[in-house]
Amino acid sequence: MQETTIAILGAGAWGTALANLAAANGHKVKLWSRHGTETLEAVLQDVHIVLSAISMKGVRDVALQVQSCPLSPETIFVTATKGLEPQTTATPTQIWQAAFPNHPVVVLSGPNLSAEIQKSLPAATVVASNITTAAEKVQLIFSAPRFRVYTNPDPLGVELGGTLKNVMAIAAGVCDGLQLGTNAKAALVTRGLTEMVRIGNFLGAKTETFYGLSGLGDLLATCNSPLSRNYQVGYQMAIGQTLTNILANLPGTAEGVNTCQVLMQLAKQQNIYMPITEQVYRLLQGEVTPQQALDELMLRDIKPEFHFNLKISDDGNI
Ligand SMILES: NC(=O)C1=CN([C@@H]2O[C@H](COP(=O)(O)OP(=O)(O)OC[C@H]3O[C@@H](n4cnc5c(N)ncnc54)[C@H](OP(=O)(O)O)[C@@H]3O)[C@@H](O)[C@H]2O)C=CC1
Ligand SMILES: O=C(CO)COP(=O)(O)O
Repeated sequence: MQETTIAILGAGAWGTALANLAAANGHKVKLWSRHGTETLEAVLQDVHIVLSAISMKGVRDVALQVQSCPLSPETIFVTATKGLEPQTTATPTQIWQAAFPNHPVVVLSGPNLSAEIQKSLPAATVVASNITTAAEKVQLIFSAPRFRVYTNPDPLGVELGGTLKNVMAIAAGVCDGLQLGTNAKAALVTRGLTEMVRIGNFLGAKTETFYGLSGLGDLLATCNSPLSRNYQVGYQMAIGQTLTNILANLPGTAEGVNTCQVLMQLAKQQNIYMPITEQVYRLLQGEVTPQQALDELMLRDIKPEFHFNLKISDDGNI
């Protein structure tokens, strides 16, 4: 295909892996870091694609900086961040789209542990946008013999799958750290998916999207891999480390820590039942021990597996 010039914002683990994938496909890649020597304006000159792999805490700030740089009206934005903004609960796509209302925005999300992709191990991902042609363009740019890229028409669902599973990955790390066994892990991941669908539906995402690569796929990857930073947070808390200590030594960002706070705020405001998220939140806040969080989950009222009520009733049950 024709060479495309791509600016990748954020030279962390994921930005670097994506830069390598695009460069290996013969595209011109300009990787920007706030600590680098090149200005953002210079990096953005004559680019066709702007891909953000900035961690959530920096997205709005970087989007504002990009706004002051000249860009072609054809430029496509791609976001690979998995998080929610605390003040607004906005997703990264919502931030980029509000900053650039006339440009297509594409979400890239899937079971993509960057260390495996850097080793060229096979992986698949999803690109999703309201503008199908933009998603297809990004699909072509990143598709490779060891990186299979699917399109999807539900960008919100794709984005939320990657974001919500980070909280479940913390819980899965706790499960493994406490050596609770395979049955417990299967129950946790399955009920975690139910919880992701519940909040995702409330926010406007489609149920079926959560059963795809960006939902179930990413849930399986991060809940089962010590490479996941979110999993590591849970695992290390379960073996007695403090959160402060874990985060100080973690290589890179564990978005689930902040995402969990945003979700709890939303769950309380909107009365949405999120028992696993609530226990992860209480654990991260130091309100319960890992063992107490487990007991709280196991000792809840018994109930049918499936129900269609999203809200907590007056007596606290659903
Ligand atoms: N690593 C992975 O396997 C995957 C990660 N992701 C997601 O991608 C995002 C980035 O993850 P990852 O690369 O691993 O994280 P890292 O911590 O390795 O990198 C984060 C990047 O964001 C940059 N950044 C943070 N705040 C700002 C700011 N205010 N202004 C400018 N740059 C900023 C950092 O710059 P600096 O170095 O200068 O601080 C760094 O380049 C996360 O949302 C993560 O969930 C998605 C899929 C896979
Ligand atoms: O999102 C990821 C893999 O898809 C990376 O997971 P962590 O952020 O937990 O390392």
